[in-house]
Amino acid sequence: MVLEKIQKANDIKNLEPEELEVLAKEIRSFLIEKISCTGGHLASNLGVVELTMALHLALDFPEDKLIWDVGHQAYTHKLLTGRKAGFDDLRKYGGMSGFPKRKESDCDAFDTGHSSTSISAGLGYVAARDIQKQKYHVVSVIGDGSLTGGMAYEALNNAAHVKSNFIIVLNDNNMSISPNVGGVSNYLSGLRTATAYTELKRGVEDTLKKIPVKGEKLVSQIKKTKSGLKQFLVPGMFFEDMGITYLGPVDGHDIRKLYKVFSEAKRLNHAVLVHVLTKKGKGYLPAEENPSRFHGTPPFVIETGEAKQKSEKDSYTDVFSKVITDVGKKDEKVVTITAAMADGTGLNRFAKHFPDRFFDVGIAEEHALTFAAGLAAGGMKPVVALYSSFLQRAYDQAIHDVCLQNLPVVLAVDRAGLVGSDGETHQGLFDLSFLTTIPNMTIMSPKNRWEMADMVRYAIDFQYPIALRYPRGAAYEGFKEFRAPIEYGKSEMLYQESEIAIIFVGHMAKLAKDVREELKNRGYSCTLVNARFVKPLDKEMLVQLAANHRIYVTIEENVLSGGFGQQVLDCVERERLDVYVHSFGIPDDYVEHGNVDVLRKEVGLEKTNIVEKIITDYNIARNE
Ligand SMILES: Cc1ncc(C[n+]2csc(CCOP(=O)(O)OP(=O)(O)O)c2C)c(N)n1
Ligand SMILES: CC(=O)[C@@H](O)[C@H](O)COP(=O)(O)O
Ligand SMILES: [Mg+2]
Repeated sequence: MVLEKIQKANDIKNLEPEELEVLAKEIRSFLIEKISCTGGHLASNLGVVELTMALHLALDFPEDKLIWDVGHQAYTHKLLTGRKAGFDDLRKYGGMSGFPKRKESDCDAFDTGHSSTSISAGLGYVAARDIQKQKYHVVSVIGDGSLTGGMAYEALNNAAHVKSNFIIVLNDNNMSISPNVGGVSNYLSGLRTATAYTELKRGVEDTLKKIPVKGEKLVSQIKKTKSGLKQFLVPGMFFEDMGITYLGPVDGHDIRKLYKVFSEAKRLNHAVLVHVLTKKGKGYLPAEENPSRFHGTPPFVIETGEAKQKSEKDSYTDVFSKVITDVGKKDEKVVTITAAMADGTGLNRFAKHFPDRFFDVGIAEEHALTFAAGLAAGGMKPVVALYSSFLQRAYDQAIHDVCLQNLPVVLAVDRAGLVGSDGETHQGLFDLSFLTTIPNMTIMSPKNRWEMADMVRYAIDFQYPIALRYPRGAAYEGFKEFRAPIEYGKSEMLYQESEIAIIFVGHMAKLAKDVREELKNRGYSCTLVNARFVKPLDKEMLVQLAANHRIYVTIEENVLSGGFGQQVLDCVERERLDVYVHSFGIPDDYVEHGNVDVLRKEVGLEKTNIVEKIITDYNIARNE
């Protein structure tokens, strides 16, 4: 096994040329076998095996800095830097991350997870290198999907002024999670068909330079012209005109060609973009045929590609998908927007029924919100479905374009709460805090699948900005008997008793129910309230309960800082209520990857911990 010879970074350089093809095959087999057991990002990683190997042949680690955009495609990089053993615990709690992590290896130059950051980070390294007069190469690898993210253009704009070597590798597989969209994708399609750079440009230049006397001058004139001829000579004008040398397109599965073009790129003293063509899912037929299905995959049967476990229950996303499509049938004003996550957010169903009222704007969350605000201003009812952690980058648009104008935009905030395997960058733990700060914003969270459906319908009929936050995974099916009509700003009383009042947010319903049952078993009286609205807070309920309760317990899957519990505490203080508040949520830290139940236990969102703390607090409160 050639792969056995790769024990640490740079070992690949000791292989014989004929061993490289064997290594590529072995890496693919290894990734398919391991990810079939653990789950993970398979298709993207299968597509960059040769690209990663060529980068490792051309660069020296850890001296050279290699930054992976999103970072979901860095498994081969991890394999080639001595982390083969980590794949048995890939994305498991305490195991290897599915993304680059500086704390994991000095060959991981920058932590990534959210799209379109790699060129900015690379530029930062370039500036640091040059100021400190250090000598190392900086390479940012960005996918065609990530190149639809606006931040990438902010960085490209900046890269144009660089007067030292900086290599941007565009990994173009013509796929985001779904097929790539928009003008960038169209432009790249044109480039993909351009004759490969190394043959075309040099061939034409050499020919022209043979023209006696005028040849050299002619070539330099052509390079200065804007004419189509330059396009013929130098594809990639979009980049070239910005001052970034374009090299490509290059076959992203030909290690020799890749190594050659990277070696050429390393010699330039400015920014250079190497356009690499790859196939997402290469080497595993089910992934080649359906790269979207194998972008992020649960454990699967290798022979068939079938998922090993299928969830019987609907997820909150499934409920959203069905209800928004049903609403779309009845209300032609309803339009939906995704930022390259049609499948993940469940908008794919709406898209099939109403293609003219569905918009995939690419990985462009900031644009998605302001685009929605424009749609609302124009008389439509836009629903923007974004993952909580990706919504973070559209905070200003939520304020400046949606809420300041009080426009009827619905934010379907999916993956709100712990998501598990994707770790720190993807946990949706801040949305309650940052959305609560925004005047004119309303925030709801459903306790179960039926309230999810009711809240989607309520949000559509709401005439102002409103956010509905819900988690990844199966929708809770408890509390079916409680289905009071939704009343603006009002919580839902489930069990009214005295002394202790548990007030939970959204999918913490199950945990709150278990805590209450344990308290009841131990002889405590305990009220249970479904908050329903995080903003506005149901002040009336809080004031009323203070008459015969000593302690309020809040439970939310959001950071405590600025969360629901803090709002309740503020209200108790402001209204001078004689009540002790104990808030349970996410502490002031980031939560790593792992199984969600394990993570909840780690952060204290589990029954025993909460019960014990409540009893302690209650006894203190009673004796005061
Ligand atoms: C800000 C942000 N939005 C959305 C995502 C979800 N996401 C992860 S990978 C991906 C597609 C990336 O496509 P591309 O860059 O072409 O990489 P490929 O998977 O094709 O290699 C998306 C949308 C994300 N990670 N970050
Ligand atoms: C890498 C990335 O950002 C996405 O692929 C993300 O992992 C999708 O998450 P879900 O699996 O929750 O849809
Ligand atoms: Mg792609």
